[in-house]
Amino acid sequence: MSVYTLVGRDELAAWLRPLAVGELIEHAGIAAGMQNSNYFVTTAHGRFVLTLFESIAPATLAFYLRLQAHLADAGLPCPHPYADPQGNYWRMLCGKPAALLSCLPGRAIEEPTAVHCRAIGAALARLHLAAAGLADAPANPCGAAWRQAVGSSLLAALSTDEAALLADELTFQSAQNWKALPQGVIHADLFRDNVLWDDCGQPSGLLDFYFAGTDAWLFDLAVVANDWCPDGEKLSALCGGYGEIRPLTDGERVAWPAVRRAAALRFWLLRLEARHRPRAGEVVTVKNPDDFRHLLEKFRLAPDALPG
Ligand SMILES: Nc1ncnc2c1ncn2[C@@H]1O[C@H](COP(=O)(O)OP(=O)(O)OP(=O)(O)O)[C@@H](O)[C@H]1O
Ligand SMILES: N[C@@H](CCO)C(=O)O
Repeated sequence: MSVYTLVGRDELAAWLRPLAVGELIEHAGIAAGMQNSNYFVTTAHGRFVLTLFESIAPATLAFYLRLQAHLADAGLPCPHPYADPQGNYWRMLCGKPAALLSCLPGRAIEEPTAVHCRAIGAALARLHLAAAGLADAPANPCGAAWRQAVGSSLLAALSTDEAALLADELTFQSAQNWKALPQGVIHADLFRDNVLWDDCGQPSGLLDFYFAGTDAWLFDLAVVANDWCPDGEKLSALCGGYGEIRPLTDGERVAWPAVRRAAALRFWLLRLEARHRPRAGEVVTVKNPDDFRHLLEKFRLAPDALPG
């Protein structure tokens, strides 16, 4: 669980008033997440999610909220932010930018089947196509430049073996060129814990857009593959579901092994950063970086082909 900022009842009640969502009944910190402080908020009108953004620049935040509104309006199961009478999706609360979003139904699934993987592949491709028309999308904040900068800065904190692996991977990745790959807005963090499912086996919530930005669509597919697909059957289902909505190109097939490595590297680095440079908070979740180091080592030894 991560709650970095504690929100008092009176200040929340005052903050909610311009949104006209009814009187506050209760609010409780959410037992998941790493990046932001999240609360379930119950009012006389229903249940909502309050997010306090711990380290996102206001311009970027405005994009993230606009993106979710755009995708929800396009029919994707994304949270919709609530606007105040001036049309603002976020305002300051307890010294942090904060937004109220619709609370989506369903629950996360830790052990997805191939059927779930096919459905999430299709949802990811729909997300890519629906977000393609959005103006002024920023670059992926954790793209190639971020991986090089954060990777280099962590080298001194690692064991000799880990530092050698990281240095070699950074060199390999710096020689890759993704310019010819189809690009657009990507979610960049569509892990199993960021998807809710309904009782019919369909995604009912695509959550946590706070790493989104423009990058190769294939990178997003690799992020999902690395978290959702421990075996070939699930990977085939994921890529099949994706490809039915947006067929993959020959160039993407060639690039896949290196892009999959980049996706493993990205989350190895994120978790190493959380371990070596922890942020102060009321309750903070730190996930194990070794999962992604092992995945990266596996892909370096045995590059896998894109199924289909
Ligand atoms: N709109 C929503 N509807 C229902 N549940 C939600 C919603 N938003 C967040 N949640 C719940 O809160 C949890 C944490 O939210 P989220 O993943 O956005 O937090 P975060 O700190 O940004 O997380 P992460 O570490 O994945 O970046 C989710 O896993 C989900 O259980
Ligand atoms: N999905 C990421 C957390 C990013 O919020 C991880 O599992 O490391």
